[in-house]
Amino acid sequence: MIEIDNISKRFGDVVALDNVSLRINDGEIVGLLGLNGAGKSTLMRLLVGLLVPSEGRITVDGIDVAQQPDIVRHKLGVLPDTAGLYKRLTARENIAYFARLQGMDEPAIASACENLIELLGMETIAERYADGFSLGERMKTALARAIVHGPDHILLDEPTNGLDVITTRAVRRLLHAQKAAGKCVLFSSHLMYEVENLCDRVVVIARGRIVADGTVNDVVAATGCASLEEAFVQLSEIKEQDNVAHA
Ligand SMILES: Nc1ncnc2c1ncn2[C@@H]1O[C@H](COP(=O)(O)OP(=O)(O)OP(=O)(O)O)[C@@H](O)[C@H]1O
Repeated sequence: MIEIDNISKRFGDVVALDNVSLRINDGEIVGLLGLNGAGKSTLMRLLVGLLVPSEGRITVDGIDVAQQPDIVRHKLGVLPDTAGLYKRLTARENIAYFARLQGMDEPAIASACENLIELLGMETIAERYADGFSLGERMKTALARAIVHGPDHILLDEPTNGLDVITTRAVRRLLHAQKAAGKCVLFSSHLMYEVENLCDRVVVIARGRIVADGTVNDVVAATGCASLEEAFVQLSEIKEQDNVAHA
């Protein structure tokens, strides 16, 4: 379980997150929606201990991220928003390299690489150098790399961004398998249909605050809108107006 308790993060005068609390249960897929600059990536970076909160506490399976970041990092599979690959390594070597960093032995690495290459349909790029990979090829390799060590929970910043329909479906299958295995899955997205297709719960963040948290149906019904997209726009706009009103 991932628990975020009263987290705030400020960068100088910029309040990126303002008293955010959120719990992600095991076996649950949660989608994080927010306009550009809403605070999604900041929350992801805090979860993996890359940033230190100004206030509040985050725990993963009861372990405090600020106190034991290395243990928490090992528990998490993370697809960051900017996922750089080693261009002089093949896709398979990129995945295996990360597995080695996670302390896996060679037979386990070979088998995990093979499984992920098949699952994500990477057979044609597995032995190619990453230099020159298309966006989708990079994303697939980065995703495989993120979960090669069989992490307890998965955090993904816009995982289907730039992927074609076949690969998107493969990613969905992969995330459902993680959920079925009892893991927390948190992903951020700008794609409403992706959130509707995948998530048990949607969390809308606007100007660093959570403005909605529930099933897609609950969030849409609470706003009286006809679709998640309309609900999302309304929730984000209300928050914008609030900020102007209080300015
Ligand atoms: N290192 C930093 N220094 C200063 N401001 C920052 C820093 N990181 C984030 N911010 C600010 O915090 C706010 C939230 O940014 P964040 O990257 O979390 O948004 P986001 O929801 O991920 O946006 P996007 O959808 O555009 O990726 C923005 O106003 C951003 O400019």
